[in-house]
Amino acid sequence: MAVRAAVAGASGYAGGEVLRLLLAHPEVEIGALTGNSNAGQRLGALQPHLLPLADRVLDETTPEALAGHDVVFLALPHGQSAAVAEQLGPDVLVIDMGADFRLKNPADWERFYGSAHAGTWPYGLPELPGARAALEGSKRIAVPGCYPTAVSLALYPAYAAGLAEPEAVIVAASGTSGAGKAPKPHLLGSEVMGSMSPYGVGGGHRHTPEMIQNLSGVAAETVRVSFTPTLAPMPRGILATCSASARPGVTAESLRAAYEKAYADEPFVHLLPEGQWPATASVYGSNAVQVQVAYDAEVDRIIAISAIDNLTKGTAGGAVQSMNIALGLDESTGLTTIGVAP
Ligand SMILES: NC(=O)C1=CN([C@@H]2O[C@H](COP(=O)(O)OP(=O)(O)OC[C@H]3O[C@@H](n4cnc5c(N)ncnc54)[C@H](OP(=O)(O)O)[C@@H]3O)[C@@H](O)[C@H]2O)C=CC1
Ligand SMILES: CC(=O)N[C@@H](CCC(=O)OP(=O)(O)O)C(=O)O
Repeated sequence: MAVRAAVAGASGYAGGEVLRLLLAHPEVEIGALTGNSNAGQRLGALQPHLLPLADRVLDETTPEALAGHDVVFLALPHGQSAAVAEQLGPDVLVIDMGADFRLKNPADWERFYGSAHAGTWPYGLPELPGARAALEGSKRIAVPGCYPTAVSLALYPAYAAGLAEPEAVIVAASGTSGAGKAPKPHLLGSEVMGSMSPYGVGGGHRHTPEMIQNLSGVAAETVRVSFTPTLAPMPRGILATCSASARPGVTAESLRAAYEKAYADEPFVHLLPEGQWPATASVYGSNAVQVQVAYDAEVDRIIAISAIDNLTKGTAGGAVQSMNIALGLDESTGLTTIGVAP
């Protein structure tokens, strides 16, 4: 029997991307689609690339509209998911693509999001040690932020193998869809085109505690993180350039071996051949992650770089991958590692 899935926030970027993937998922039947200011609109007017759903009309995001589904995806702004989720029964698989249930430490949530912490759900980054076991059979999943996905997959093997000192420096470039669909002055075409610019500099970005949580979770101690995001003139993609001092005795060979071991059996993470570097264009529209690592002997540092599509592996693809695990389906069902080029 088909898995019946509803999407709340179907008019937004994350909601649109999860619908694109669910349309190609052989086990899923798409149920209710809800919006907020766009309730009552045809989906075809908002997401014209989702042709098979063009004539579906968005409902208001209410418990009644979302009732009667096996899975409900919440693609809502931060802070909006908890109130909706608590009205959905314990037997429904609720997958939150927002931040509400990602962090374990309430103080981190309060500091970076400025409201009361709603709780912590199993974390939808299956590649992290122990994550798959927590997702199997779960009825609640917190999908990671897009930057933490890219950064954690670039750096976790180095920390899990005890090769990196506990202070990581990260500079990551994101496409503009990471900021959502709602109009914002700094995202005007004339501001973004032909320019790259940093934001959230100096430890202010809300994804920093999520990165610390993930890296410290595999390391022998708390990892400190300096994170600088930048906005790149492209619609999709994240390129995360991460570095940390190498522990004494680390060599290029031992580093490579740690990454080969971590990613040998991962269906979506591709450790590139030596000398080849990740590129956002290679993972456009796919759930693949490209990773490369190098040892810079001049400064005794580990340099790890990853590329993802922020909307696919960084949000909706990670959500579908985690749904598959929770439901006992093959993890790769409905997902592709095939990109679009040029
Ligand atoms: N974009 C990305 O790369 C990523 C996004 N995410 C997360 O996904 C979630 C959605 O982001 P994104 O799609 O980019 O944002 P968008 O702004 O593109 O979409 C937001 C969606 O939420 C709906 N909405 C807005 N306000 C409310 C409300 N008060 N109650 C219910 N629904 C509301 C909007 O409906 P309407 O249009 O009808 O008003 C729209 O469908 C966020 O939590 C974000 O953090 C996670 C990882 C990456
Ligand atoms: C380019 C851009 O603005 N990106 C967003 C991150 C998007 C994302 O994945 O994060 P959440 O799921 O936590 O919203 C930002 O920096 O706020």
